[in-house]
Amino acid sequence: MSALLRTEGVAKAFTLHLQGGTRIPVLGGVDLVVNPGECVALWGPSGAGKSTLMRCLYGNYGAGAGRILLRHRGEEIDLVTADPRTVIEARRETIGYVSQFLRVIPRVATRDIVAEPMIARGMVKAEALARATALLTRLNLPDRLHGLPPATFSGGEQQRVNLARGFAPGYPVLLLDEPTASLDAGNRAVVVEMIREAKAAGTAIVGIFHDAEVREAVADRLFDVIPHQDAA
Ligand SMILES: Nc1ncnc2c1ncn2[C@@H]1O[C@H](COP(=O)(O)OP(=O)(O)OP(=O)(O)O)[C@@H](O)[C@H]1O
Repeated sequence: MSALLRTEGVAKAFTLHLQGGTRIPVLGGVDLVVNPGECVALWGPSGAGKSTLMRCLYGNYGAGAGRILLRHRGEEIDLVTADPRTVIEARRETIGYVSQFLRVIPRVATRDIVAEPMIARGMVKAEALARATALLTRLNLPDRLHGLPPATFSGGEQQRVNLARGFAPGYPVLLLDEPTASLDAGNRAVVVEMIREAKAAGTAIVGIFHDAEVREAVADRLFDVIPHQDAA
């Protein structure tokens, strides 16, 4: 089976320029492999570097060393060295990221926020809006909110908008950063179901799940994120 996402020797350190250039090594020697249909849960104590690794996997943080290999358009690209245009294209077509908090786009209605990545991938607008509405409804977001911008929504409502936007396009690779952190039990169960369906459809998933019940329900294995002193 060929991996959809894998890393080789990924390392990451932060340099605090405002603190006299203090260097904080976080990750070192990270070798992660994620196959189609598999959900890997990042594991490790608070501060180990789980969120940092997620951000490296999406290309938000540049890795200091190593390779992040994503299967995109039938071949592996290295997100560490890929040019920005290729990274943008990979994010449009291949890899999705559901962060904990919605980055609110002012004045744009919720259903348009959810439909936007599907339209960017070529789906006709009416179909994308219909799918957006169906997903928001499945996630129990009341109809009356679908036409409003989510700036004033509660934390749990915003998280569900984020989840709908991330799951809607059906990316082959999905990164989930605490996808149920702000949700009640009913909505957690919906998200567990959505993750299972995505896996059954062949999606490779990497997640941070602090909720043990959710983690046990969806993760095929744990990947230890170990704080590393030799991080680049
Ligand atoms: N932008 C940054 N600049 C400097 N240091 C950072 C930055 N982001 C994270 N760190 C440091 O990197 C380390 C790892 O943080 P990270 O958020 O990745 O941990 P985590 O395993 O996700 O923790 P938690 O489970 O508490 O969310 C921490 O010591 C943190 O202070």
